[in-house]
Amino acid sequence: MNKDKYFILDFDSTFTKVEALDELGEISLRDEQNKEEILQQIKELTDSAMNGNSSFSEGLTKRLQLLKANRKHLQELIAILQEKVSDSIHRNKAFFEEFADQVLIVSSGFKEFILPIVSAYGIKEENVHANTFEFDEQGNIIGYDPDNVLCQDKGKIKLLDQLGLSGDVYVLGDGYTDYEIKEAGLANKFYAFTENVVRDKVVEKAEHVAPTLEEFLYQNKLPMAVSYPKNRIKVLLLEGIHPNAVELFKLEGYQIETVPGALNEEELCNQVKDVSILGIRSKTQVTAKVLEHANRLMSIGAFCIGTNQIALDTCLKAGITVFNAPFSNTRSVVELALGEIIMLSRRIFDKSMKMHQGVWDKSAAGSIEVRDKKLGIVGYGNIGAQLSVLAEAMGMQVYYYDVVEKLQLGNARKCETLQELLQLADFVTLHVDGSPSNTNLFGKAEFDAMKPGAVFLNLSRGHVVEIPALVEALKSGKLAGAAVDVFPYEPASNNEEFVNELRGLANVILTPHIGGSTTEAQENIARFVPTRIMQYINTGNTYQSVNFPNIQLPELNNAHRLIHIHANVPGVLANINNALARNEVNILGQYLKTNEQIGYVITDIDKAYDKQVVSELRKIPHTIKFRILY
Ligand SMILES: NC(=O)c1ccc[n+]([C@@H]2O[C@H](COP(=O)([O-])OP(=O)(O)OC[C@H]3O[C@@H](n4cnc5c(N)ncnc54)[C@H](O)[C@@H]3O)[C@@H](O)[C@H]2O)c1
Ligand SMILES: O=C(O)CC[C@@H](O)C(=O)O
Repeated sequence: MNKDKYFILDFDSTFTKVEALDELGEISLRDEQNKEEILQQIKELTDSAMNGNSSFSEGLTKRLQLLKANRKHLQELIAILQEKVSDSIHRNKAFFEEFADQVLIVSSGFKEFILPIVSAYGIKEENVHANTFEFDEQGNIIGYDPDNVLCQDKGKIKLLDQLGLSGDVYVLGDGYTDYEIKEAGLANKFYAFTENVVRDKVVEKAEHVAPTLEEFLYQNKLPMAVSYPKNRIKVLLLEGIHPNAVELFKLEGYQIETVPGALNEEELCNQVKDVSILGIRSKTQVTAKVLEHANRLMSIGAFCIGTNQIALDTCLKAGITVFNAPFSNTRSVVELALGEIIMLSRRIFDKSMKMHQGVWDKSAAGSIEVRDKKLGIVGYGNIGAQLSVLAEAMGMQVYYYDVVEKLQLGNARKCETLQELLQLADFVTLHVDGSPSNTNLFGKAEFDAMKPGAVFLNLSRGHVVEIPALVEALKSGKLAGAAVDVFPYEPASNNEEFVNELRGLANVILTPHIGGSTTEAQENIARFVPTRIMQYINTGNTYQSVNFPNIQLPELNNAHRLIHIHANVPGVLANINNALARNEVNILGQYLKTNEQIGYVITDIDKAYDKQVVSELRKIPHTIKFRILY
């Protein structure tokens, strides 16, 4: 490391999350009646000075007068500040210790509270430049040392001038006075630090913005506590994903962009560039072409159950993990299906429409109870099986058909063939997955095989049913009614018209793919999917991934984790281990899982190793992706 580099940090709202004088006011004005008013005045004075809108020295004098603080308040203030050190500063204590000779605190705050905080991070007393209080005999703070340049306007510039540092100077701070050091030609670079507060005027002027200390360290190739700055991870969330998901990603420190509707292929090709995490629901098609443009994509979150809209195989070959929410909205779909079964058997929608038009049609014609009727469930998975239990509770006889062997719940009876189910069911409801092999699973032959007057429901996927055949079965009177929630083509957003031959048919309930659209389901999904993705990013865990070999990894403990994704061809694991052996790297744990296409190897190693091994591991033939976590 070049000894002639100096790192100048501001204290208030940079080293700590807060402005210390605001905190001091909370303590010293505790018993004042108009405390809130005075604190507001202090805050306004601070903001005005930090934004470069008023004289710093005048503001400081006024703030101290308003504070009415005493020496005895300082201990309490220090205890508060110790808890409020900025998160990224706290994480990177080792940096301050290692570069103790080159880190300077330059602040217009006061040494009395700054020193105890920063010295705990190894920062040297002689490198702390700040004001000092003046006290009266009772210990009241009555002012500050007027000879200290830091209490004056342009004080930081004057101090830097006095210090005459010979070498490169980097300034990190949130305030205008920090920027002014660079403006005055006394620093090589100024980084606007925005982890705690974003001052637009400062950010506009800054050539560099550091949302965390790690961003500053990363840009300057300095050692840091994490393997990659989280603020560099871009998340693109489409289709109105629930705001709780946005919050979770924000808390993690990621950059987030949200789009209310779906994007078409071309739009997504443009938007996916530099995105690390893509969040979608059922409408966005993540095609092979989109993935070609996804230069940094690590993970896709399907904020729903279905993943048929994603080119899963291409994702796998590109080392992109895909996660979904397999259970979070299942209950909502089941409740909607149950409600529709009853509504259809009483022709409620037709009757309600007529009532809205002023027609009173009191009649029992075409209305039946569901009790004792036969419900045929096609696809006895998470949704089908739950529906089975609730439908039985309503007194229905449940039959199901599935392509794989499934546990029969309650008194449900298994059908050996789809034909068998179609011939006996009064209600047929589809809950199969949306794999391409299920395209047109239901067409003319299947509707012909159903009982006359039966009712049909599809809440699975649109392409599973041939709509013209369904229309024909309804128009001919073969079917008494239908409920359809999913369509071969669905509008990309709420602004597009829904065009479909099912429109206008009697006793047909049409819903805009809302089977899983309840508050509960969307909140569950918004927690489930981000949690899986963040675990993958932070630990390499692929548990519950849709396409990757599933590995549940232990927490990373005092080790570095090498994550290697490669094409599943012979010899890659041997090459990895040979590289580690050649470089005398001590392996603490190794986990491997493969599927037909890829191998996923995680190796935990001792923290001390020659970085040469990293470039060797990256170069191993058939490597798809490689990263290190710590
Ligand atoms: N309408 C909505 O808003 C909404 C919400 C959630 C899920 N879904 C869709 O509902 C469907 C079911 O979801 P799930 O969570 O129960 O899925 P799941 O994977 O748990 O169950 C699907 C079941 O269908 C079976 N299956 C597949 N093909 C079949 C076939 N040809 N014949 C018979 N059985 C077959 C599978 O073996 C499996 O048991 C999916 O298509 C999903 O995308 C829709
Ligand atoms: O919310 C969605 O867009 C899709 C809901 C549903 O079809 C699913 O697959 O979970």
